[in-house]
Order: sequence, then C-alpha cells, then structure tokens
Amino acid sequence: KHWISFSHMATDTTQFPFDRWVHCEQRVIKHSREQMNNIKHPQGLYSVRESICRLISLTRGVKCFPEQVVLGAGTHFLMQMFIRLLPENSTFSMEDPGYKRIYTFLKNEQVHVKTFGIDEKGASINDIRRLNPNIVYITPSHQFPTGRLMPIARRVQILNWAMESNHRYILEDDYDSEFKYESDTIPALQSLDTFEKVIYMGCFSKSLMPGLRVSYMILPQHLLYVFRKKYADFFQSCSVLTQLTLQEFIDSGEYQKHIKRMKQLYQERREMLIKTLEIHFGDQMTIEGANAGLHFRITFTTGRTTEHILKRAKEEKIELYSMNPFYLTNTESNQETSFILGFAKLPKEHIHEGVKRLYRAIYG
Ligand SMILES: Cc1ncc(COP(=O)(O)O)c(/C=N/[C@@H](CCC(=O)O)COc2ccccc2)c1O
Repeated sequence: KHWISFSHMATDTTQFPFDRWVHCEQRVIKHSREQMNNIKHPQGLYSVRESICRLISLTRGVKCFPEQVVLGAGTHFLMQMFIRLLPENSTFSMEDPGYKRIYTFLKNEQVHVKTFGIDEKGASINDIRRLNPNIVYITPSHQFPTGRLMPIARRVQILNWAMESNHRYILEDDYDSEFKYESDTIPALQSLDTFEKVIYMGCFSKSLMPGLRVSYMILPQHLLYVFRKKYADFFQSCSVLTQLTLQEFIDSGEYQKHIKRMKQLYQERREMLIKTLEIHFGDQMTIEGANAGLHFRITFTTGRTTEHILKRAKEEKIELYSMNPFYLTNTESNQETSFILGFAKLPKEHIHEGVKRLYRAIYG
C-alpha cells in the first residue's frame, strides 16, 4: 500500500517544469558566467531584484523599487536581518495559532515575542492594542495555519494602529498567497501602506519549490538606510546561479505560465477533495481557510483524541498534520480535533483512496 500525502509542507515536484528550469539555467551559464563571481551585493543581484519587483507589483500590488528588495535563502534569514534593524528590546508579536518555526526562532534569538489571538477576520486588533508591541507579524493573505483571509477593513485597522506611533511596524508575510479560488486575490496589505509601516515578505517556496531557497523582503526607505549601513559587508545568502535562473524563468514568462497551470491543477484537486470529504464525512466535519493557498483547516466531530488519530493515520499510510503544534501559548488546541489538509502533493487519482483512509483513521 503506497503512502498518500495530505502534507501542507511540500509541493508536487512531479509538476514542476524542470526542463524549462534547466533551459533557463543553461542560458545563464552560457551568457552570465562572469556573474558567478558577483556575490558582493548584500541584497542580491540588482537585475534579479528588478524582476521580482515587476512580478510582485503585477501579482500582489506591492509598490517598491529594486533598491528596497532584500533576497535571502529563506524567511528565517530575512527575519534574522530584520530584527537587527530595530532598536534593542523592541517587542515582537505574532498570531496564535501561528507559524511556530518563527516563534521558536525568535525565542532563540532572545527576542521578546508576545502572541495575540485571531478571530474569523485574522489577527485580532483588540489583542494587538492590548499587547501594545512594536512589531506585528501577520499572514493576512492565508493565515497560517487556519487559512483565514484578512478583510480589507481589518487591514486598515491594523495599519491605523501602526501609524499611531513611530516605533510600530507590520511584518506582512505573504506566504501561500499565489493561489486564490472563487474570487480575485486581495492585494497585499503593503499596497495600502502610505507611512512606510509595512515590511513585505515573500518567497518562491509554494509557487515553485521550497528547496530553491529564494525568499525576499521589501524594506521601507528609512529601514533600507539602516540595512545598508549595518550590512554593507554582508554576502548574499542565495546562490547566484539560482538567482539568475529564477530571473530568466520570470523574465521569459515561464513563471506566470507555471502559476496559471498549477492554479488550474490545484483548483481541480481542491474541488474534488472537498466534494469527496463532504460525501464521506457529511456534517461530521467543518472546513475553513479553503478559499486560497495549498491547504485548509478541517475539524472533525469525534470522541477520539488527535494523538490517536495521528497514530491511526500512520497505520493507514496517510501523511497528516494536526493543528496542535501551531498553538504557541494557549491551550485551546486540545479541545478540538483539527488538522491541516494539504493538497499540493495529492494527485487527483489519490483523493478517493486518501479520504477513505482518513475516514478509517478517525471512525474506523
Ligand atoms: C507563514 C510562513 N512563512 C514562511 C514560511 C517559509 O518560508 P521560506 O523559509 O522562505 O520557504 C513558512 C513555511 N512553512 C512551513 C510549513 C509550516 C510548518 O509545518 O512549519 C514549510 O515547511 C516546509 C516546507 C517544505 C519542506 C519542509 C518544511 C510559513 O508557514
């Protein structure tokens, strides 16, 4: 019996256009060999930053110049650089449930991290006001891990909060924002920012592959000034070959072609998965956060514990993750049997079998 994956952590590499990627890489090796010595710009190659700028202004409405783009080999690297741009003992805050790896990372960096709750609109502005932090780290496009979309009104409320004081910033992590179903994408929160309050963070991990390790942040001008003073001698962490191949992949139109194709494919998988779940589980389940991204949250009505279900899932050979690890401080998690269902690595022909195994794991 083969494994079936509901993982939210991986992309379907069988669908990646490796032949197109290699073609781009060969062009880079043919035309830009000399660039392979060019590691001195701490923000990454200018031409690559120009292409990313064009792309995110087109796809996400992000307003920026290439000068503001900072590349990094993963969100952690960017976060590590960012926190050092701020005054000592600035207080950080983030969503709970939220992206635990960053929470742990910040703790290890001895950063004061507080957590705020999320309601159906995402980050709770009341909690943020109560905490009164310097930095608010949020995932408005597809809240991680619940998948909630932050409506414009709540975005404006958080922006207004940030504008009330000098030492307040919003870190907008636009992770998993490339795919939106049933309605148009909501532009990035950064596109509403008029007071240099938002640091926009993005990556190519879900749109291409996590293993490429290319992520970026867009710094407001006054923080860019601090960055350039502090990191003048820093070497860029992304490989030059990957940077230039990515640029070629974007400039040649291959990137947009890939996104268009994957959106169609993910849309079909998502619809089929939801329909199959409804047939098998009926009102024994509730789904949320399915309107965007490559995973959604599902909660089952069952007397069984999450641990028991995870053990049974392994026995049924389905890769399944629970919501519990993402509850950073509050203990609400244990009451609910909530899981993250990813469909990026779930081919259509596995959906029926996967849902049947899931049903057995819970009610069998
Ligand atoms: C909110 C958010 N922002 C950024 C990132 C990652 O950005 P990057 O480093 O620039 O790629 C993640 C990764 N979230 C992680 C899933 C959540 C979790 O279970 O921890 C992805 O983790 C993996 C992906 C592929 C293979 C192995 C792990 C994020 O959940």
